[in-house]
Amino acid sequence: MQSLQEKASEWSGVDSADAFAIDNTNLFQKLGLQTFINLSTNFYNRVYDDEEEWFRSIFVNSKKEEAIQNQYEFFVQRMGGPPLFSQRKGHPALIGRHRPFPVTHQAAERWLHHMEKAVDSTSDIDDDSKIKMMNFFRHELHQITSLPILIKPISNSIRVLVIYFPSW
Ligand code: HEM
Repeated sequence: MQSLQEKASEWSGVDSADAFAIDNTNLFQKLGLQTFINLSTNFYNRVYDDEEEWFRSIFVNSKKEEAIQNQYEFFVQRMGGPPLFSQRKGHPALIGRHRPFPVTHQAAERWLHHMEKAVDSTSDIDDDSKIKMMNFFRHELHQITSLPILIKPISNSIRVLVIYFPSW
């Protein structure tokens, strides 16, 4: 049986070697804290101003400043910097933390679209770092979004069993 990581590689089109190329260079040391803050600020400015109401509404219960901090602290820690996110919030456990949200493939495309624009508009992110980051995001995204797809058929089958065999 395929691991979640292998599935993410298959669906995202990013193989694990490219997705984890972020581990071959210390992007935190290369780019610095302020670049990560700027990246997440650019990203969430776009998200909160998105003309697509369905996407904007996914973030309606989160304060923009907190969302920015949550995100850049995770990126910093994942890309070679101090474990800012875990010190404040514990294990990233991104799949579990995204469970309340509709992380559909459509949402994933929109997320990626804003992130690509945010990376492009953040000065100091060179082309090589951009490629590494985008591969990581794309792969991570499919890991987050693939779980409901794996679970849904199982939960649907259980529902069918319960409907047809209520006393079971
Ligand atoms: C379908 C795509 C995605 C959607 C719709 C989505 C949505 C959300 C929402 C609504 C939040 C809560 C905002 C907050 O209060 O911090 C969140 C948090 C977060 N997301 Fe995503 N996300 C997506 C993909 C990703 C990806 C690809 C990553 C990492 C590469 C990521 C990393 C995070 C992190 C680190 C947090 C903060 C979690 C916390 O502090 O509890 N997200 N996301």
